[in-house]
Amino acid sequence: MNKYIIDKLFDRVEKNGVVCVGLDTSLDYIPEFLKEGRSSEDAIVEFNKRIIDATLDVAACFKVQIAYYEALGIEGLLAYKRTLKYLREKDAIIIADIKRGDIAATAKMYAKAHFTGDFEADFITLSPYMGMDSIEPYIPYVATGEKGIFTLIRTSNKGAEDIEYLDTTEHKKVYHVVGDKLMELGKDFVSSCGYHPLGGVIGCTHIEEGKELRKRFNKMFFLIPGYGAQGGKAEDVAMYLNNGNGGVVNSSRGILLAYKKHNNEKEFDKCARAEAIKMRDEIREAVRNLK
Ligand SMILES: O=C(O)c1cc(=O)[nH]c(=O)n1[C@@H]1O[C@H](COP(=O)(O)O)[C@@H](O)[C@H]1O
Repeated sequence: MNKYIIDKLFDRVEKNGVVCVGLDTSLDYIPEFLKEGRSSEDAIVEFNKRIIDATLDVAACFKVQIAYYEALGIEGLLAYKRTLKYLREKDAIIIADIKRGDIAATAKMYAKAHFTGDFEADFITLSPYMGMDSIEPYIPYVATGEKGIFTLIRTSNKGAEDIEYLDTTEHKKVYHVVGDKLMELGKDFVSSCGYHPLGGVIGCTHIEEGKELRKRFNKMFFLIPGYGAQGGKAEDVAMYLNNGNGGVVNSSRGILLAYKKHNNEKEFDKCARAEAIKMRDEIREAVRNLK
């Protein structure tokens, strides 16, 4: 059986738990003392490095949301590049949250931009709404075994209902159609761990469908956002997992801003670690209670 990057993520979840630390690093999340005497680029990199060091052994992976970096122009993109480089040096698994969704030659360029070079990541997020030919240009990278994707299926936001929830003529919702097509595309890449590297983004904020989705997309690895700041709880998340694996659960603001709850900006990194451990353990407990 082939080995794909998804095995590495699966093993990391077995070892460290399901937490995906979201590096959605906004300048105003960074404590003042860290910004003093540093450029914005250096302050972001320093903040991220300290969060990474504090959570590396309790996180399955890190999701870097490119919008926060792009918003600062070249300086932000340099911070993005340096953050990815640091993660790579630490052998951390990187999900670049870029949500691209163009076709053909353009998609090939996005694939090159985010699977090689300065912005190289292990996984990227994709939007499927231009159709499967907006996903296919990434497949040659997936086939090497080294790269994977997470495609938006049923997202965590309220507006998910506007399009993803529409019924199709087959009496399936749009997100079922997207998920089924990805399962079809993924069947050639099922890896030793039982999942394929064509993952799906499934928010944990519409819990009534948790069990059904887990069963229907049984070989799909989930990226599960919506925990914490958006209201998702451990007992909700547990339903989207298979015995505590088969997915990673993202929390960005919940972890990065944990220090605000404790009024302890000097130890923002320790607070982030404590929050990640609490999240990991609460999800483990919820998985046990589900059995
Ligand atoms: O693709 C995503 O990661 C994503 C999909 C989704 O359905 N909902 C969602 O919140 N996200 C991302 O997950 C992160 C959530 O951040 P927090 O709400 O601060 O934990 C952000 O980077 C969002 O862009």
